[in-house]
Amino acid sequence: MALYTDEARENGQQKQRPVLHESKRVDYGALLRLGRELLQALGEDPDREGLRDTPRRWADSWREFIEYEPGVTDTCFSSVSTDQMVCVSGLRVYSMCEHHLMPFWCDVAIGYIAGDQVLGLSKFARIAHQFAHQLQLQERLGEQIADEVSRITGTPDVAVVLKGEHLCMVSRGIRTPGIMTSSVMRGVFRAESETRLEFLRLIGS
Ligand SMILES: Nc1nc2c(ncn2[C@@H]2O[C@H](COP(=O)(O)OP(=O)(O)OP(=O)(O)O)[C@@H](O)[C@H]2O)c(=O)[nH]1
Ligand SMILES: [Zn+2]
Repeated sequence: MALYTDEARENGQQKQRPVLHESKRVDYGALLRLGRELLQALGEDPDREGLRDTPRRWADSWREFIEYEPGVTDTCFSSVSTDQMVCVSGLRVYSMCEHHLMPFWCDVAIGYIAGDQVLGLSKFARIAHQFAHQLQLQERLGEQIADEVSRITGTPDVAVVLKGEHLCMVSRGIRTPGIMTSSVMRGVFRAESETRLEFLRLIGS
């Protein structure tokens, strides 16, 4: 994925939309068949009124989830002043637990120390959605967001905190509501407790 900077824009370069990777495509025909089989396995008649379109809706919702396109995630601008801590918080994303294939939501907070390039504000949410739209673990989601922000901005100083609620714990199994908090602290956020505390204060954690 090419870095799109304001310098590139001045030079008249076009934004390149990331191409959907082959592994992100679902087998839609197989999903339709499975949707029908799932209804049968549940003891239902897939041809009864009310269920007739359900395999199609189910296949559509998996396709929408897996084939999510984040759009351009790497627009950067020359920074007016370096060394600022930038935090973006309250980004609500929906993902799917890879153990139970049940949804979980996360409120994501991202911080980084800006170098000579700052990342466009909306790109943090695009990056968070990009990695949420796959079968996931909350801890891996945080690591992947941190990796991507670090790669695009070129800074090792990145922090990501996620607060999530997992339906697999709330609606089945132990059936207990609870919030899981996970955090990734890299660079100065790991090395300096003052910087870490400033970040946690700024995101209201
Ligand atoms: N650490 C972590 N655990 C998760 C996440 N999503 C689901 N889990 C847990 O994955 C575990 C799977 O445990 P198993 O014992 O294999 O499955 P199970 O019998 O369905 O377990 P219960 O959910 O306890 O009924 C459960 O404890 C889930 O709560 C996640 O994002 N991170
Ligand atoms: Zn689960």
